[in-house]
Order: sequence, then C-alpha cells, then structure tokens
Amino acid sequence: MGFQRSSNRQKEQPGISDVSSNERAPNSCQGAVSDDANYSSWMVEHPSALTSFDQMMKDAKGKKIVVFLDYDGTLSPIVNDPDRAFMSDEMRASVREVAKYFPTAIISGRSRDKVKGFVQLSNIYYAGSHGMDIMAPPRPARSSDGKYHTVSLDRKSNEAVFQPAQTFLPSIQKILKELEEAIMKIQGARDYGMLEEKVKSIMKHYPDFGLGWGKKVMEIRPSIEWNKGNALEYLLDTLALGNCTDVLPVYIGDDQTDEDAFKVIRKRGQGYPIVVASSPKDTKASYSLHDPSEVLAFLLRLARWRKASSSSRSLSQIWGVGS
Ligand SMILES: O=P(O)(O)OC[C@H]1O[C@H](O[C@H]2O[C@H](CO)[C@@H](O)[C@H](O)[C@H]2O)[C@H](O)[C@@H](O)[C@@H]1O
Repeated sequence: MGFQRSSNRQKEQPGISDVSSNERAPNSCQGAVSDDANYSSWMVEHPSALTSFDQMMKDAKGKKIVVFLDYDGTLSPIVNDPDRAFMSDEMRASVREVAKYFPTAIISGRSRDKVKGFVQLSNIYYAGSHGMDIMAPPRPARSSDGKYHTVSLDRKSNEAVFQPAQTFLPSIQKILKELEEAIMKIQGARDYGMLEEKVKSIMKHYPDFGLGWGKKVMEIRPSIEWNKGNALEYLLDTLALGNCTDVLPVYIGDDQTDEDAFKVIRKRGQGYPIVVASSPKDTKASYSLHDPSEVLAFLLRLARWRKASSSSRSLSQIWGVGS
C-alpha cells in the first residue's frame, strides 16, 4: 500500500549526469568535477555490468541464469505520476526476449496487477507488493521458520498465488477505508506534512504494520519478515533451483528494497546483483548500470549472448567442431 510524496526530492532523471563538464553552468563546475570523481571511484567498487559483460558471461558458462527485475527506476524511468510510469516498447521487447532464454521474474513494490498491467508479458513470473504477492506455478514453499506457506489459486483458478501476508488482508482493507476517509479533504502537493501526520496517527492503532519511505513514496507494510530477497528465494525454489549450486541469479534494481535481494545473492555466493544508479550509493550490489537505458542494453546483450551460444552449441553438436 503506497502514498505518493509530492515534494521536490526526486530521483535524478536519466541523462542529467551525462552532461559533460564543459556544458555545465560555470558556477557548478567545481561540484560537477567532484561528482564525476565520486561516481568514478564508486564505479571501481561497482563496475558497469555492460563493460564487465564478457567476463560475467565467461564465468556463467555452464550455469543456469535466472533473471529478476525490479520495475520502477529499472524497467521504467522514475516519473512524477506513478500511474504513468510506462515502460517503452523496446524495453518490453527486451524482457520478452530475455524470458525466451531464461526464467524471468519481475519483483516490484507495486501491486501485482498494476505491475502486470504495465509489463503486459505472459511468459514471466510476477511478484507484487515487495514480494508478498507472487504468481508462480504451484509447488511447495520453503521459508526458514516454516511460516508463510499460503498457496492458493488466483481468480482465474489456473495459476498459484503465494501470499505470505494473506492473513493481513482484512486489516489492510480497514486501513485503506480509514485512510481514504481521513485524506479525502487534503489538497494535493503542499499538504504532504498533514498527510504524513494523518497516516501516522491512523497507523498507531495498527501495531502489526510498519511505515516505510521510498522515493517520494510512503508505504504501509505488514510487519512480517518477508521482502524481495525472500521472494527471490521462493521463486528459485518454485523453479526447483533453490538448492542448486550452478544457479546464477541476476537481479537488477535501483531502490532500497532491492538491497534485500542483493544480500540474498551475496549470501548464496553466486550470481550478479546489479544496482541501477546514476550517482554513488551505499549498496550490496556488485555491478551497476547507470539508468533504464543501460538496463535495456544489458538485457538485449544477455538475450543475444544466449542466442549466439545456443546456436554455436547446436552447430558444434551437428558438425562436431569446438565452439
Ligand atoms: O519496486 P519497484 O517496482 O521499484 O516499485 C517501487 C515503488 O515504485 C513506485 O514509486 C516510484 O516510482 C514512481 C513512478 O516513477 C515515482 O513517482 C515515485 O516517486 C517512486 O517512489 C510506486 O508508486 C510505489 O508504490 C512502489 O513501491
């Protein structure tokens, strides 16, 4: 459940830091140089997944790649109106292409229906509400403490939906109603402070829920130990890959909530956590991409790499030559 913050604090738009130093306003030169220097030194720790691509794929040889993608800020640029955060047709085509070759999942903070509506692809898995609403084939679920095993059929009764926070749904409906009534009279942008106050005062009565803040967004979440990292593990399990040592999860995301997935990959000891960032940030990711346009380039390259390696494999099988 999320609320939009209408302040000026907005994510840097792709391209802004691409402006070369001699195109910047004269009085911003100093800052620009040190920004570039900071970004460059950050990049040493988090090299570009594009420039590191060949090495990454060399290391991936013989392993099973599974692709996990965040939505906002990764597949679509950050925009002011969350209802207009559309992904481009090229991005959609690249995800479709990747999903032809690798199991692919979108793990988003948005509701599953909303993100599915934006992505409009049927050959991928969807995990909405920060992984608390997963659509996946029915299989036994595993969680470290044995809780959260609610698997049921969706409205079309043909796919399994895993909702670890299902028991919170009645309270969520109640909170929603109370919030709608309380905020109806608040006028847009300038009343963010009042909105925050109202939300906080209502949420005091719901100790089983927590408040979180994202990029210009305030979110109410059930206080359960379930995040994008758990969703990644759950999806690997549903693919029967959870315990395999030759699995390489590739996770691309830009936000704080994606860090949980980066941590899981690090803990597994194999895989590629890739952060989308146009300025230095504290992250557990090993690699970086500057913005969604670089995500697009990476996905296209990944699909092309796989296509080429499968065709060279079949040629070598047919002709008996080394690849
Ligand atoms: O996990 P994600 O797929 O990255 O979703 C995270 C949040 O995304 C949306 O908010 C963000 O994107 C909006 C559109 O670009 C932007 O206006 C907002 O400032 C960002 O925070 C979405 O509205 C939230 O519900 C998601 O949790």
